[in-house]
Amino acid sequence: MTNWQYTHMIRLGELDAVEVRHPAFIARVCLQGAHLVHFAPTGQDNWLWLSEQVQFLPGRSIRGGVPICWPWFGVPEKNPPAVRDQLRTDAAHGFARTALWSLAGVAESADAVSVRLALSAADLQAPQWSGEARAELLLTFTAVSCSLELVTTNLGASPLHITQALHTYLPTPDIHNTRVHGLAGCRYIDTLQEWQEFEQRGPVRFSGETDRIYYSNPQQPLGIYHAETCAVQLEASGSHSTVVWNPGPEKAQRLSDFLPAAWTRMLCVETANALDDAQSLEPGDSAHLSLMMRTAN
Ligand SMILES: O=P(O)(O)OC[C@H]1O[C@H](O)[C@H](O)[C@@H](O)[C@@H]1O
Repeated sequence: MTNWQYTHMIRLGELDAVEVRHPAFIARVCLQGAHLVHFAPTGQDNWLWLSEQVQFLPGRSIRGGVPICWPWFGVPEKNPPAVRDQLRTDAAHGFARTALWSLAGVAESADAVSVRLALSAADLQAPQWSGEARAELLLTFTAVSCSLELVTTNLGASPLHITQALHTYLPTPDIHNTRVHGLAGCRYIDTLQEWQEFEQRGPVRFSGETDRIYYSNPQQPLGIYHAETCAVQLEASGSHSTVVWNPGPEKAQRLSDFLPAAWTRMLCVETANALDDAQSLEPGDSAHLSLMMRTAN
């Protein structure tokens, strides 16, 4: 199984992780949470933001990278009734991000490496959730891109209802000069304004705490701009909702594993199925949620 040229296991703090050291790129994924914490083409910085205060501890969500929010996104009480009815907890963002996933496969070529991680049905006997499902995450790395595909299969005998997100943390030199392009004209729910609905005009800008769920169009890639330069493009599929989040200065003080000033250096743009975009799966059916990240040039 370990006869790979570029891929090997490492320890990050107290967690096991898969490291891919390819001549053209490097990537690191923790088995806990199937959590991608580092991706960079050779010579580049990490495309993902990782907190200066990150801790790699069993049972603790990692602050940064791409947490997998599954099989529900956000707080249960704000989920659609069909999702909420499956939950016996107040905890946000599901249990997949702190569960131990297993390494299900690695495929290497001269140009790309793919890593497949699985959360088995046995691991999913979670007392707080009544669903029966399998989750698989396929990560694919190349010299110019990084993609994640989360596949959920309903293993139960009745319909399964999920919300979910690839909760991507991105770095920025200065949040005040950061823009998210590609959401103009989209409706969004502003969770900081009593969950009322608004329509986005122009690019998304940040001046403090921001926590919104956009009804986005997967045909329209999102561009993360630092001043006039597009740093990275995000292409979604299987998703009609995007969460845009920055904690701002006050919430930053209360967040775990987060320096108070770090809110100026990061943002989250989360490829999601949230609110009305919840997914319902008949027995045996699968849902695919994907994110492709590339640099703009
Ligand atoms: O602190 P966490 O549980 O990781 O959540 C971090 C953030 O995740 C999402 O983006 C939510 O929209 C925010 O309301 C939440 O604060």
